[in-house]
Amino acid sequence: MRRLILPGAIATVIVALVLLAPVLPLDDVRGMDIPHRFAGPSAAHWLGQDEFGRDVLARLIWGGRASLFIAFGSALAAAVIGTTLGLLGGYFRGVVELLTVRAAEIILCLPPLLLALLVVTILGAGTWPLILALTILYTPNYARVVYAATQQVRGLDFVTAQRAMGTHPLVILIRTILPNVLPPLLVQASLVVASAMVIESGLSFLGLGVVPPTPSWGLMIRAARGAMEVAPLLLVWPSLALAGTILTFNLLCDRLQSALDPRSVTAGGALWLRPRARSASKPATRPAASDDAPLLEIEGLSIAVNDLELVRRVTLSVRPGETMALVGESGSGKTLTGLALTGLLPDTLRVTGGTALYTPREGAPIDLAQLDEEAFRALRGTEISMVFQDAAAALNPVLRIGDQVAEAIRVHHALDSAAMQARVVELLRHVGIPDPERRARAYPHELSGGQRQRAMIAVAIANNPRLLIADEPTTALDPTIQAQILQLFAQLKRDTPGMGMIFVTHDLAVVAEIADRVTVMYAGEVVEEGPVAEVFARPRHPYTAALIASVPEGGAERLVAIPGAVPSPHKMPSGCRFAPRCDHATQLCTQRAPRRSHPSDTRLTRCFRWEEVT
Ligand SMILES: Nc1ncnc2c1ncn2[C@@H]1O[C@H](COP(=O)(O)OP(=O)(O)OP(=O)(O)O)[C@@H](O)[C@H]1O
Repeated sequence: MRRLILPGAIATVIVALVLLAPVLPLDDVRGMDIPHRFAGPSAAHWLGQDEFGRDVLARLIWGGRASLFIAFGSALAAAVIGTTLGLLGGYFRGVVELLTVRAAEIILCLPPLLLALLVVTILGAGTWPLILALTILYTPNYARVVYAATQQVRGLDFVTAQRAMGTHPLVILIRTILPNVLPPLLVQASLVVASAMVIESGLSFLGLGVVPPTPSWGLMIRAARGAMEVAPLLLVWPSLALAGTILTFNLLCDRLQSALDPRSVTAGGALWLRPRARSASKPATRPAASDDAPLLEIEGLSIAVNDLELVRRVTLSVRPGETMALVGESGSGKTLTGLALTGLLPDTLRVTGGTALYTPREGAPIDLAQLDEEAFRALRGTEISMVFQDAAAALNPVLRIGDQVAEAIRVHHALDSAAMQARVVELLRHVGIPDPERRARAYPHELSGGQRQRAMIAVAIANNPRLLIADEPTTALDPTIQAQILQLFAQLKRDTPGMGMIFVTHDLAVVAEIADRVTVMYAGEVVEEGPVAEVFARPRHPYTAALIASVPEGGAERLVAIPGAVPSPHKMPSGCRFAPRCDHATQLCTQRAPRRSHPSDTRLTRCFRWEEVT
C-alpha cells in the first residue's frame, strides 16, 4: 500500500488543481497583455507569459482540465463498452463473440490517427467529437484484453462452482469474472489514458482538437513551437505537464493493479489456522435409508463426445437421507456422471440416452437428462448442489469468503445486509470454521486447505439442497484434514436427515466411513451396486473384489494390485469391459457383454460368473 502513496499524491494534486481551476486565484486565461508578450517568469506570472501576454500557469492548469477531461472521458467510455463486449464475447463465445469482439476488431485495421482524423473531420473539431473519436479508437483494445482474460477465467472451477449454485450468467460475469479481469483492465486503462492524452495533444496541435482560445496542452505546444527561439520555456511547460501526468497515471495504475489483486498479497493464513488433528469417527447413527420414493433414479444414462461413448447405460438411485458412494478407478466415468446431474458437462459432451428422474421438494419428478440450462439454473443450489475436489480452484481468489457464501445465498434469496451477514456467519460456524466473523473477511489464500474445503461446503449447502454431489472432496487434503472433512459430512447428514448425497471417491476406506450404499463403476459402466456392508463383505463382481483386495490393511503382507489399466474409450473390449484384467474371465466374457444380474433384492452386478466371485 505504501507504494501507492507517491504516485497517488501526485495524481491527487494534478486532479485537484484542474478540478479547482475555477476557484483558484488564477489570471484570466484569455486576458491578453501584448506589451508583455514572451515575458519570462516573474512574481506575478510564475511561469511567464505567452505570445499574447497571457499567464502560462493559468493556461497550463486550464489546459490540463481539457486534456484530462478528454483522456479520462474517452478512456472511461471505451472501458465500459470494451469490457462489456469482451465479457460477453469471452463467456458466451460463438455468434456472440462474432458480434462483439470480432466486430470491434475491425476498427483495429484502421490506423489510429487517421481514424481519429476521420471522425473529427466528419463531426468537426471540439471536445466531444474528440471524446467520441478516442472512444471508438480504444474500445477494441479493452474488448480484446477482457476477452482474453474472460476466456482464461471462464473454464476455472470457481466459475463452474458458481454455475453449480444456479447463478445467472450475467451475475457470474459481473460478480465473478469481472473482479478477476480487473488487473489487466487497469493496466489497459493506464495505457489508454496516456495514449489518449498524446492523441488529444496531437490533434489539438494539428488544429483538429480543442478549439482556441480554450487552452489545451496540445494547443500550447503548437503555439510555443513558433516561438521556440524567443521563449523556449513556453515549450517546456506543457511538454513537462504532459509527460509528467502520463508517467504519474501509468505508475499509479501499475501499483493499483498490484494492490487490488489479493493474489499478490503474501498468504498469511497458515499460522493462525492450524486445526487440531483428530481421528475421524464414524457417525453415531446412520440415518437409515427411508422407504420414500427415490430422490434420484438414474436409468440407462449415457454420455458421449461426438459418437464416442464415455459413460454407458449407468443406473443408480439415491433415497432421501441416503449417501451413495460412486467408486472406481480414474477414468471410470464418476465425475462425468456427477456433472451430468447438474448440467455442468463440458460443451463438447452430451447426454445421449437414458433418464435421471429427480423428485423436487414440490411438483412432479423432473428428468435431469432432458433439462435445458435455464431449468438447471433454477434447480442448482436449492435442490441439487455440488462440492468440488479442489476448493482452492473452486473458490474465487479475488473475493472474500463471506462474500462468496453471501453470493450463493443471494442467488435464491433476498436478505438485507444484516440478515445476510448473520446467515453467512451461521453457515461458516455450522461447517466448523472457527471465529467465523473474522474468517468471513479472509480471502481463500488466507485459509488452510481444510478451511477452504469447509468454506466450499458452506457455499454448497447455503440454500439447503436436497441432493448434494461431492466430487472427491477429500482427495486434495492430507489424511488428518480428510478425517475432519469426513466428520463434517457425517454431521451434515445428521443435521439434514432428508438430504441425499452422492459421494464420488476412489477411496474404499472413505466409502466405509461415509456411505450407506455403493455403486462401483468401471470403464464408464456400473458393474456392481448394493449396501456398503454387504458389498464389502461379499463382492459380486471381480472388479469390486479386486478393488477391495487392493486396499492397504494393517495385517496385510502385500498389496494386491489390479493388473493392467482401465481401457481407453477408443479401445473398449467387445465383451465384458473388465475381462482382459479378470481372473474369472472365460471365452463367453470376451464375446458377450454381461447383462445386469440381481444376486438379491438390494444387489446388482454385471458379471456372468458373479456366483463364483466370493
Ligand atoms: N471433456 C472431455 N472430453 C473427452 N473425454 C473426456 C472429457 N472429460 C472426461 N473424458 C473421458 O471420459 C472418461 C471418464 O472421465 P471421468 O472424469 O468421468 O472419470 P473419473 O472416474 O471421474 O476419473 P477421476 O477419478 O480421474 O476424476 C475418461 O476416459 C476421460 O478421459
